[in-house]
Amino acid sequence: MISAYTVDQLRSAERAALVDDRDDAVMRRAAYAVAAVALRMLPRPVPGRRVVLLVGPGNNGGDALYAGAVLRRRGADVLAVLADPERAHAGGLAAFQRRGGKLIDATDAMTAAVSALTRADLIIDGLLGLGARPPLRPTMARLVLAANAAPAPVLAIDLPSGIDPDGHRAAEPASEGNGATPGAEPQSGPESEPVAVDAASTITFGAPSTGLLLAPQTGRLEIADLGLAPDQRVLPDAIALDDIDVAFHRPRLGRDSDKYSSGVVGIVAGSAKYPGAALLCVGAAVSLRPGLVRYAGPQAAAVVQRWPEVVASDDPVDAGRVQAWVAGPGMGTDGPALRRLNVVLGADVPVLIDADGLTMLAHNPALLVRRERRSHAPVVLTPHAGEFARLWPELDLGDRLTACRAAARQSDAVVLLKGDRTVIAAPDGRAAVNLTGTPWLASAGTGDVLAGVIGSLLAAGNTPGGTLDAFTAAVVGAHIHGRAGQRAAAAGKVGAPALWEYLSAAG
Ligand SMILES: NC(=O)C1=CN([C@@H]2O[C@H](COP(=O)(O)OP(=O)(O)OC[C@H]3O[C@@H](n4cnc5c(N)ncnc54)[C@H](OP(=O)(O)O)[C@@H]3O)[C@@H](O)[C@H]2O)[C@@H](O)CC1
Ligand SMILES: [K+]
Repeated sequence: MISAYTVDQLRSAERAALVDDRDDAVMRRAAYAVAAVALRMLPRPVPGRRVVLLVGPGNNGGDALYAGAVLRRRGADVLAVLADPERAHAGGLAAFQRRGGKLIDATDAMTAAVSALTRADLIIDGLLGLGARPPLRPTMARLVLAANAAPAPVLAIDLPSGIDPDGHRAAEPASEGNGATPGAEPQSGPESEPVAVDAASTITFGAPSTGLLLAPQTGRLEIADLGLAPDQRVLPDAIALDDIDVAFHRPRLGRDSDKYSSGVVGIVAGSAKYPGAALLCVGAAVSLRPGLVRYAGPQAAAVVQRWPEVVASDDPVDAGRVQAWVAGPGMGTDGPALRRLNVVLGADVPVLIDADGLTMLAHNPALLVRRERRSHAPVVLTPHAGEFARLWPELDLGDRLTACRAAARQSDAVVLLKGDRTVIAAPDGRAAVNLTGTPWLASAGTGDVLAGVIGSLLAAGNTPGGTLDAFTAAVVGAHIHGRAGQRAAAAGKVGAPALWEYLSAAG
């Protein structure tokens, strides 16, 4: 599990570790870790390869310069582009120059800096670290645009420069840019460039800041343990799971399990208008191999034809016992749909509401209030940004994690806000970021699949031996769904049904 912290939390842990940091010892260790990743990223042979360091005014620039000195020793041709020469880290600069590193002052040689970036084999971003307060000022913004436009991969130190370390504001995705030409004067004014380095990899020290998990610009995340992470008494601001955590949490069928010890999930999805949503959601639930899937809705015949093992009925009232309900995908918002939603919300088991179910909740906020009176079992809400805005119009989606946390608290539900980096928050303040997102999952029907996946996990968590709480089920489900999407993308598959085959193995 990756634990991410606020800048304040990281700074206080670092202060404790740095009391005795003479001769930049910690910074040199950080720089070795940076150089090790850089050496992995550089084409072979290393001697003569062109590395460009982007060097800012703080210790992040110091890390870059010391790393540059190590790379010089391995024979790389290293050029440091200084964004703020007067304030470049003195110790790092001396070490770099002793090894024969070359310097460019970006404030008066921008054209040379841009042309060096264009020819680089690897770019190392040491402009800003934990001290960053975006948006970037013009010189840095111009360098970042040039680095993003260059063919070489970028290795970001501590974080991609331009992102908000605490994750409260998003930088422009590189693909959208802002139409600016690399190296040209940014057009929207000196203090307003919401651009960020688009890193192939980011190496951070001890533990990442929350913004690093939230920013799609982070790329592959590497964590070098320099003894700087907050100790275990400090509650992380957010967490992210990796494949090993997910394998650990994933429910397994016991040898003598009956259906109720593996989890029975009920699905209310699909309608005459959207029959596919029923199949997508049920197919996903089945792929996770719960004890049993029950379907309750107007597509019962089609569902059973495709999955004879599913027990289907027309209405949740007649469905039989379940250990978790999913309601919403493609179910419509008419009278019968509202009645089915009401039945599900009345059940004393965990309930996941998605899609049309969320639309009905937005129109009838009293439904959730009534649920609280009827059951203490958890509710999971899985909106995309549009649905989120309809449910909580007062919350600012520019700060996704804070908004998601507030929504979870207000609604006393686990809220999963879909996106490139899906965020999940629990009413008790726990929060997570999913790192397995892929643009492949932006296609139609993938949300129906996610609902089925999490529904199965909720049911498994509500078995006598179940250990998954609703928050963890949502986090694990998002991870499994993302991995399946990545595998479907890698295999060149098209369409949400392709996810089924990868779900049983993913993550
Ligand atoms: N501490 C440790 O344990 C270790 C720390 N390590 C490293 O140190 C890094 C933290 O270093 P740091 O504190 O010097 O901050 P950092 O981000 O390099 O520079 C801040 C400067 O940037 C400037 N600036 C801010 N926003 C800006 C903007 N939008 N546009 C332009 N400029 C902007 C701001 O300038 P000002 O606003 O003051 O003019 C300020 O002076 C950390 O991330 C890690 O890499 C490692 O060595 C391992 C050990
Ligand atoms: K950086």
